[in-house]
Amino acid sequence: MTLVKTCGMTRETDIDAVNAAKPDLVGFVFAPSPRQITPVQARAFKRRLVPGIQSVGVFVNAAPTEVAELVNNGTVDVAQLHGDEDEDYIGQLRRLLDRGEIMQVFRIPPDLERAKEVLEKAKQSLADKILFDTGSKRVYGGSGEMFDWGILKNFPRPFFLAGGIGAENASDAIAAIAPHGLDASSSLETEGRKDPEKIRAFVEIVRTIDPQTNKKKAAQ
Ligand SMILES: O=C(O)c1ccccc1NCC(=O)[C@H](O)[C@H](O)COP(=O)(O)O
Repeated sequence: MTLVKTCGMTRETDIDAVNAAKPDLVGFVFAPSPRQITPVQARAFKRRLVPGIQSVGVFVNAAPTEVAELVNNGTVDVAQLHGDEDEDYIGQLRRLLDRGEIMQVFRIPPDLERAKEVLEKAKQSLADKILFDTGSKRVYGGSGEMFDWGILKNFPRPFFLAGGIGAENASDAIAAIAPHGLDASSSLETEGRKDPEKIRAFVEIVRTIDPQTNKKKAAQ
């Protein structure tokens, strides 16, 4: 089964929408962004989440102590490192954590040779989970821009895929490269705010994919 992550919750009503749609993970952005929230907001959102949905904190080059505090106090279950964090950083963070997991993000540049170098690093990552996103010139993440997923075909470890993913292309992505999980943010918004109907449609479409064939389940 492909896991579903919806990212960039900023309001209590967004939490109500994910509680209804039931993705596997939801993301809280702590990095500078129009979607940035405070630790106090995130704590309240985490309390409002129904059991079974994991919370993911999105960080860009934050101090490891800051990340560890939010994991260790239960605000987030997974620390998503979306900046330039390297293996030393991951080692430091790991030593500070009493619980939780680390997800390292690899941003895929348009240049094929450089993209292959990034994939080599991703294979060696010491993180528990890895995520591939578009290497945008504008922002670290949440760009809504796609990259050419073909490069990930037969990648030798499970990965999450992000970058312009939504209800319209989720089935194609699963059929093409069978990611362990899909992650979406921009496509789930209307006028910069999360849209409950778009969240529902995205989660539903991923759930209709047959895990055996990676194709849409036949109608009953
Ligand atoms: O969402 C942001 O504004 C953001 C800012 C800085 C780092 C990461 C950020 N978002 C992470 C995500 O939402 C997802 O992991 C991913 O980038 C999805 O983006 P999208 O292409 O918008 O679906």
